[in-house]
Amino acid sequence: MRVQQTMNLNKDQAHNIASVLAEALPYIQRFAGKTIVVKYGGNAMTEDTLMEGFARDIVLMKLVGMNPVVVHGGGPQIGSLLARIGKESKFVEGMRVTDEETMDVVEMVLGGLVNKEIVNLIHRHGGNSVGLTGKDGNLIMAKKLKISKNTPGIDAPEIIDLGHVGEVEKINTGVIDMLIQGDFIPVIAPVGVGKDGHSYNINADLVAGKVAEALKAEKLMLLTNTAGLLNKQGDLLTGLNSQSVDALIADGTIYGGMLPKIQCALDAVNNGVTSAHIVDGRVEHAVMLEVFTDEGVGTLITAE
Ligand SMILES: Nc1ncnc2c1ncn2[C@@H]1O[C@H](COP(=O)(O)OP(=O)(O)O)[C@@H](O)[C@H]1O
Ligand SMILES: CC(=O)N[C@@H](CCC(=O)OP(=O)(O)O)C(=O)O
Repeated sequence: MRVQQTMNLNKDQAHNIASVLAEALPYIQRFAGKTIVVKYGGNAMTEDTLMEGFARDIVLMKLVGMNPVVVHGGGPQIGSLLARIGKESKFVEGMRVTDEETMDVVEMVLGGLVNKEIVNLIHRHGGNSVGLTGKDGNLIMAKKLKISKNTPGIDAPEIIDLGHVGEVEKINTGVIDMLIQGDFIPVIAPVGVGKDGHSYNINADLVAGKVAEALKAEKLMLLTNTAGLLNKQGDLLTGLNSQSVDALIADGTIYGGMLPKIQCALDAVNNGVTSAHIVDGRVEHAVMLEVFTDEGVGTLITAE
């Protein structure tokens, strides 16, 4: 026998906690058994508390019956290792120019350090996770990315050679399906493999979008380091589709790393994913707030 401690909450606090929990119920019911692809950007991995919160949110989603699939980035982490070996990072419209030496660093940092750190965190919070790069099970088949002046948002005179930068040719979902069936949370590093076995560095947003399409996911969530898509005055925009995005690219509101992000979100919703969300990864428990609450956070993108 033990004495029950009384809860040290006043009536209002108790009511607030109860209503937040009750608000989650319809979302748990709606998304049960559904796949939710979460892209975890390197800029949202900067603080330990944020990373812990992220891992807890993913574990909670799995526990209540959703199928979270994590695709991660690691741009800043690649940049700091490159700096340590005296190599400068160079980007063209949000894509890292990747020579052979840089490709080795990309593969080591993404597939080794960052991937295993996320897998480990999920385990520490009670989940079961397996980390993969696109080479495992030929998960991400890739080919060399060619960008030219005809690419939306690119103001280049000729075709630009980004080296070992790839684009997704095909996602082989077999290995992901197997992991989901085995109740594991897949954690995917955006390194693709060509038909000839060569490695390709692929922007993590683009991989997340293609993974979401291939899995016919319910939601694609892109965690980053801004409140969402902002206009030139810094206001948060939401409820976007192809037309509104085209105008924002043309007038320079969307540039740099936001270009691949918004492009892949649009592709995903135009190819069967119900909704895409650009979410502020600097907010603690951003994933949980987006999935389980009425307000959500960030920018919502849907098909027209
Ligand atoms: N319209 C916009 N709204 C918000 N951020 C934008 C916009 N256009 C460009 N950006 C830039 O895109 C960045 C996010 O992309 P990126 O740095 O690649 O993030 P991540 O590493 O999370 O993928 C923002 O930090 C901001 O500098
Ligand atoms: C081609 C290309 O740019 N690849 C990215 C892959 C990592 C990534 O996308 O990381 P974030 O999501 O943290 O930006 C890079 O080398 O930085």
